[in-house]
Amino acid sequence: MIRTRCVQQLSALKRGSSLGTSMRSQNSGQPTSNLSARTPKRPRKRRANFPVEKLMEQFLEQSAQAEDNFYQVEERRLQAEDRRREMEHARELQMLQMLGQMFSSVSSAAAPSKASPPAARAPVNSSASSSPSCPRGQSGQVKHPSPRRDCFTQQSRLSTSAPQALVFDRYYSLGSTSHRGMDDDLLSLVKNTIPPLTSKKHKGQDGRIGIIGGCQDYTGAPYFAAISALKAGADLSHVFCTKEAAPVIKSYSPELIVHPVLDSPNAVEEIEKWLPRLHSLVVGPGLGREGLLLKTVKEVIEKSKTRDIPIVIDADGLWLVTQQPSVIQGYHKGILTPNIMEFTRLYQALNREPMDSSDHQHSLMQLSVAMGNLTVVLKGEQDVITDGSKVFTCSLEGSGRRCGGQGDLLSGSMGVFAHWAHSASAAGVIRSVNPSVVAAYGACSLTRQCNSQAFQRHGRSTTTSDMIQEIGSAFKKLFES
Ligand SMILES: NC(=O)C1=CN([C@@H]2O[C@H](COP(=O)(O)OP(=O)(O)OC[C@H]3O[C@@H](n4cnc5c(N)ncnc54)[C@H](O)[C@@H]3O)[C@@H](O)[C@H]2O)[C@@H](O)CC1
Ligand SMILES: Nc1ncnc2c1ncn2[C@@H]1O[C@H](COP(=O)(O)OP(=O)(O)OP(=O)(O)O)[C@@H](O)[C@H]1O
Repeated sequence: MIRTRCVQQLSALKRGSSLGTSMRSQNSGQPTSNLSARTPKRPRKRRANFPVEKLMEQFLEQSAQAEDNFYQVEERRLQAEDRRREMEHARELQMLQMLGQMFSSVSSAAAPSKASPPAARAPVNSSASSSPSCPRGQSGQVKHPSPRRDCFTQQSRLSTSAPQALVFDRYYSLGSTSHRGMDDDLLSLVKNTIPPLTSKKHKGQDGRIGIIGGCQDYTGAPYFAAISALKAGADLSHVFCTKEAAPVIKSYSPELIVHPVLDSPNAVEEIEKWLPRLHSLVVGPGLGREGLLLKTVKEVIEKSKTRDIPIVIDADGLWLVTQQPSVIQGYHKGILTPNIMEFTRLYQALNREPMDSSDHQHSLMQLSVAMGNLTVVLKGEQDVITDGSKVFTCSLEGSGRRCGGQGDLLSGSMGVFAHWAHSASAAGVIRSVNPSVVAAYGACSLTRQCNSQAFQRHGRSTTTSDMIQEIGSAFKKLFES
């Protein structure tokens, strides 16, 4: 702005100097002696040394410098403001946990004759086996250094050392017989990770999600994933797609931020620029299998891992993993979401033997362990989730309707849940279960609930767009009632 103002001043000055010239020429009818008597002549030499243009140039340079300084100071101020707000948010979260604990202890003291709650914190697994192949942390995660030290991590250190910072035990009843025991436990954990809606937050704090996918053939899939992330509660949703796919995806929704960079010669740098601003990535919806795109995506995954960003890999992203498992192997914030076809390919690539199709849960555990205890979700009649040590199933009733794009709703919303779950875990809100598993369970429940609700309205003609329309009310029913 300053620069624009300077340019305006410069042209005004220039106009002024030419105006002076024209005035002089208008006055040229006056006797020359008269004119020179009123305006003392400057020595010619001095004028040649300091032409107006040179002075202006200096002036502009100084202004540009001042402008740069101003922006640097402003940026530092905004960063400090961001940090302050995030600290405030983390403090609020901790207060809420403490309040919750106080309420639960008051209510259990007030009603001793009621059916007793589970003796200890009920284990939320349906079956368990330890994984010898992988060093594990307290919450069952592979340990990785975290280069990012945000306020949540600081909060986590506080919480873990404070005696009162216990897991927030809440039990919710959905009033349905199909949700008991394990489902209730996991649902309550999912609820605990959902950030409260408060007026104190600024845009972006509840999630900035990046979707990597979208090419000439597939524009629907990245759109479904990105809009689902927004509707599940992310503040901002970015799509990184090819140049050709971008206008199409933009035209579906003005709410998405679309970057036509995936097939540009410097695609990795273009995407990398955005990584510091993203909370999680969903890789694969509508990506296609073109070699150059997959190479770019591989590099972006590598860069994201060094930033400790949760990464959900779906669809053609899984094709990449099948070719090069090491790209995500052992990354504790990675989640794979294969359908049965994708799962079979992955299993065979990793285990080099045919899969035992009579025992999917066992095969899934084997795959997860082979992938370094990565969280894997096998989608189907039941969604089966494992991190190689425990197996969970989500069998919330959906419907008999299968339409293309349901998996994109799942992966897009999982991107948001993954950000929330890992933030909550860092803040000490969830401890007993791997946050990736909690995120996976949240997204599976939401997808199935959307499918059920959309089917009640539209029956056989249900499409993914109809399911997306249901995200708001399904979310409320599952997690906010
Ligand atoms: N509107 C869109 O743009 C959509 C694009 N999609 C994208 O399409 C690309 C390819 O995905 P595909 O799933 O077709 O590729 P796959 O190679 O995984 O699937 C190939 C074949 O497997 C079949 N199949 C899928 N699920 C199965 C199951 N559970 N049991 C038996 N057979 C099964 C499919 O019908 C298909 O014929 C991905 O990038 C994906 O994201 C899909 O997400 C659907 C919607
Ligand atoms: N047989 C089923 N019964 C009930 N729900 C199912 C069934 N199959 C899939 N789903 C639901 O749909 C979700 C997506 O699974 P799906 O198999 O459609 O994925 P996908 O093939 O990858 O999808 P996409 O069409 O987006 O590529 C699952 O997580 C589950 O919630």
